[in-house]
Amino acid sequence: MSFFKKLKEKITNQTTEVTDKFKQGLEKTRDSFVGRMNELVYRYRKVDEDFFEELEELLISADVGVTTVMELIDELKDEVRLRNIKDTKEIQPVISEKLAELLEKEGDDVSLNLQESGMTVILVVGVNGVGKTTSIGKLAHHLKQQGKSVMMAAGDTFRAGAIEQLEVWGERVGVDVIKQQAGSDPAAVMYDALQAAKARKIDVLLCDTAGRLQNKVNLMNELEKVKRIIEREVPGAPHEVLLVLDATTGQNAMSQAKTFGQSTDVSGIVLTKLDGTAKGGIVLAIRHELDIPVKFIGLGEKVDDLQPFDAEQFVYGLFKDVLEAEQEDSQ
Ligand SMILES: Nc1nc2c(ncn2[C@@H]2O[C@H](COP(=O)(O)OP(=O)(O)OP(=O)(O)O)[C@@H](O)[C@H]2O)c(=O)[nH]1
Repeated sequence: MSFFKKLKEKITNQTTEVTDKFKQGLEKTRDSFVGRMNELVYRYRKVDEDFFEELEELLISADVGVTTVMELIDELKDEVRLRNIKDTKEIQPVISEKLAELLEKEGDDVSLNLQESGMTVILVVGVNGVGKTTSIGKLAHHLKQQGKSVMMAAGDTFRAGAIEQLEVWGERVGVDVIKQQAGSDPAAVMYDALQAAKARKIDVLLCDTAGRLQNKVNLMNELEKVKRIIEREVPGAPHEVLLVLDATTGQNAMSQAKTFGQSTDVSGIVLTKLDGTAKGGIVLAIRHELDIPVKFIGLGEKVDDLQPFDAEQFVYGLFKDVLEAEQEDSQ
């Protein structure tokens, strides 16, 4: 049974607050992208080359990514031939189903690599302004809610105010922050934090890092140095290297992922500000074009607006109107 059919069966009893979070957080993308797709379907009536051309433009404008769009359009054309679809209304659920299948990468493990025994060290990287500090604070809150003891390391000693900003989050979520003064060597901060976390038998140490230095080479070298200290002090760590990307920066986020991915073997992506963009299609591009799973998405500025990525919740948040209409038709 297709992912889409399974999803339709599941949404009937999904009324959790998480579902509402995804629905509210994805409102801009739903209204724009899905709304424009519905308009296209009703304006064209017949499925022809012009329809596919406009659908292609619409998907690209939603930041789905050219490579992904080309593959998707080809698959849709095959499906139209296979099912002998003539009317655009018939193709609408097929489009949603294809997008859903893109999101649900078989075997994709989006859970955090938390250690059963001993400390888990999570390094958080990303350029400034993407929501890194905020995401670390939210992640600390999320882990505490799971009963984990958490500590944060103020590894961004470069940007003025970064240390204080992390301390504000530490107070907000009730988590200690290990820091030194601005301008200190981040490797020294990490060393202190690792010793303190080990001494207090902390479950998870979240390490903030600089989002900008004088240039990219220095930044990547500093991240490598920080990683070496972590690996030396906690064998097998860091257990996660989370790259924070800002969904509102669209394809720019893809190039950041490629840059960081080349030099810091990123294990997962935190995609922030999805509530602030109508171009939520970037999730499809990231999942389809990069080999890095999206592990969390930011759906707002509040402390519980960081949600573990869930393809079903995401699709439901995007296509709930189409799904519910389908649900009614089939009753
Ligand atoms: N709407 C919305 N705003 C967010 C989200 N995540 C972060 N922000 C906001 O984005 C702005 C930047 O967040 P920061 O955490 O300061 O960004 P940063 O990456 O830490 O920046 P540096 O500290 O300079 O590295 C803040 O105003 C956050 O409240 C989100 O998911 N949705």
